[in-house]
Amino acid sequence: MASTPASPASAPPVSADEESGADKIRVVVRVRPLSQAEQQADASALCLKRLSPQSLKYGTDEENADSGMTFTFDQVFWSESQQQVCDKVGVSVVRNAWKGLNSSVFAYGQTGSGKTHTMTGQLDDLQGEGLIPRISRSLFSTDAAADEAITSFKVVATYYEIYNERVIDLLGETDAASPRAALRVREHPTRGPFVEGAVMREVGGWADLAQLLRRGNRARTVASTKMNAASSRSHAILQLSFVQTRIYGADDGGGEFGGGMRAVDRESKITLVDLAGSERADKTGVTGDRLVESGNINKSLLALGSVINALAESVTSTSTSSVFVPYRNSALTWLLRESLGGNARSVMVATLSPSALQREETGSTLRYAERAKRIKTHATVNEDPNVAIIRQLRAEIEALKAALREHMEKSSGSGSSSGLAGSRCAREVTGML
Ligand SMILES: Nc1ncnc2c1ncn2[C@@H]1O[C@H](COP(=O)(O)OP(=O)(O)OP(=O)(O)O)[C@@H](O)[C@H]1O
Repeated sequence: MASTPASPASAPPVSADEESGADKIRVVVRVRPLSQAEQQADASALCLKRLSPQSLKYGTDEENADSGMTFTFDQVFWSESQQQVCDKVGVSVVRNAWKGLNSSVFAYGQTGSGKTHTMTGQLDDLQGEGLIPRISRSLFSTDAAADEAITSFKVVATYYEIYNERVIDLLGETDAASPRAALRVREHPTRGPFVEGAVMREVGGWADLAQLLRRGNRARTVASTKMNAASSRSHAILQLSFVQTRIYGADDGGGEFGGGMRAVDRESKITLVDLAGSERADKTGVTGDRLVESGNINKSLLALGSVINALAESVTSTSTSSVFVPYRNSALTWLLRESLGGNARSVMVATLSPSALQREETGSTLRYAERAKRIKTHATVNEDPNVAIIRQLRAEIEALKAALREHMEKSSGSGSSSGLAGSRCAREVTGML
């Protein structure tokens, strides 16, 4: 069932033709407060210092955070609230969705650095809500009525995890007796990689989606390690397919479609990713199954790193032969192909601990994020191409009409007979248009 636009939040943008084009991945970093364990170990020893809202210093010296390297990003969050992070990261995702552009946000960082806090946060506490709840609420409460071309929209959710390189549906029915079956990743000729057989649920509002997320999160593989009492052992990918039906044309038989109205779907995908954290087994103290998970987490993050390196290299490469991007080396990179280097506008949130105890891991996340800054994507409005052409022609007609009107006004102002003839002619032409 399609949702009718709900109470207003902000008006959706109307024109989207000019929105397609090349974009760099936006990279922001979020530094969490020291954990209790880090404070107990040594409250004063930090490896990071914020220099400005866009830059920070990573101290290579054990004692001195003022020495070391400066990193610059689109945004450095230090003590900002969930709301402030959403204002800078989530609002553009909703705006892009209305424009028919795909968007992705993915959180990357070592275990315990704040990825789940940033992406999901607390589902039962308004202030503590992370990006997923805030983006979803905003999507449903945008004042679509402000754009009279939009008649309805619907949201369809899929939610799955990649655990030990297997893709598991988090919305599928679970049966305690049998393990959850792994799904296959397939390639759609126009839409790109997708998870075959994943449950797709249409949601009518945030309450519906929250219920699905709670269920999915209960099914997600989480375990306690020395580094994080509730450590995500899998990569979780929530995908919201947002379809707006727009009406073009006029009901008086005129309009840009040469008679009658036409309903057109504009679809955008919002991909929200909470990656599992990179970790060192000696620090997390994991053994047995957890150690196998740890190996797989690190392997897929390594594959992600290789993709990021290749994409960054392809931007700066002067060679005529194109750089090979190893998307297919892991399920994670294959599924994130569009978000990483394809049809999407993407934001990477690199989460960091400021503690000197995590110096090495924090440095490695910063280097990862630094490379990601170079990646380019190409977002295009996902709409029937004929509609785009018609809209372009319509804009040209509007420009011609305006030029004729201006000419008519000038001619009638001058009072000349040729001007009157000209304005009569212009009126006729305008009528024809
Ligand atoms: N910005 C923050 N402000 C306050 N607390 C935070 C912040 N970021 C993280 N935390 C707290 O730190 C702990 C670890 O965070 P979280 O579980 O989000 O880490 P993670 O990166 O998802 O870890 P893992 O990879 O092991 O799943 C949690 O108790 C969380 O509430």
